[in-house]
Amino acid sequence: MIAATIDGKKISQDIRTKVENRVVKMKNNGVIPGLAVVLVGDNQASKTYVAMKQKACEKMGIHSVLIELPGDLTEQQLLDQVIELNQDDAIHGILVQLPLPNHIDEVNVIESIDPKKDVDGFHPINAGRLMTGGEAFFPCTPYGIIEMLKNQKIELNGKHAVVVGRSNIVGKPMGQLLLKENATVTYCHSRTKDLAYHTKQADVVIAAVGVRHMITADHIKKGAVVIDVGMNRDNDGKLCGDVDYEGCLSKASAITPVPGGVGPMTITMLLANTVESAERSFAR
Ligand SMILES: Nc1nc(=O)c2c([nH]1)NC[C@@H]1CN(c3ccc(C(=O)N[C@@H](CCC(=O)O)C(=O)O)cc3)C=[N+]21
Repeated sequence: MIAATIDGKKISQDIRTKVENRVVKMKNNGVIPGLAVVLVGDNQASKTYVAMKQKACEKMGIHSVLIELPGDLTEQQLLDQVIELNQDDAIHGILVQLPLPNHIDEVNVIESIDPKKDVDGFHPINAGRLMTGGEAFFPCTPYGIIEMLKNQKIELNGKHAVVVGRSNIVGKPMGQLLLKENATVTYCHSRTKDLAYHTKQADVVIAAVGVRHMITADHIKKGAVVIDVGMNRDNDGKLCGDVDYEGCLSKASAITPVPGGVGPMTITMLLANTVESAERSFAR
């Protein structure tokens, strides 16, 4: 069997078309959805990602504002900037690009964002409501993966999903979203003993570790669905995931590539969350 490659770009495009229709509706109601991206310092990778987000916003008529701040600003200066955006009625979504410089406490910054504008879904109110229910934003990467699996009609109900990685941004919320879809969820991480023993039981493997080729064909069972969240660079600077894509291709039933898999979905869900936020503010 040769695995189906899940085309994240194509699925993103389908979803973006629907989101764009909602932008048009909003505009007819006199509201332009607005996203503010705060970029601190001059990390080149961050700059590239932020540029991609801005371009995606512009393409679908979302108002996007880039706030570039020097890497040596104080935490209080950053908090003041966020508070200003919290109060700005033209801004429905606030994204503070991570990572932040070491002298700034990320938790403090995330907690300063109005949960209603936290389109990253990183604020503890949103993280909590992912578990308990209530009006929330879900983190874009895991949310995008769920939408991708639904688009491909990949059943999660009663399936065993193994999440490799436990970050607040991907691994942890991924498990919660899979649980909401009635999957049986196992978390693995850097201290897990015999990773392959666990991943081989999985109907769906989500690799979110940040280590190139961590997941090989020997880690998966025949017919597994393999989702690669990795964004690593090989020795030639080429983008590659956490999964040995070529090796897994003849064993998996479906697999996401890097690039062109999960990455585009992340940006799509950021757009969707921003429009959702604008719709909610209009309804209030
Ligand atoms: N507050 C915050 N929110 C984020 O969502 C956030 C962040 N900080 N910090 C950095 C990470 C990284 N991230 C990516 C999103 C899309 C692609 C993406 O679209 N990648 C393309 C390829 C891009 C390329 O060619 O370099 C793909 O996989 O096809 C990558 C990375 C969002 N992040």
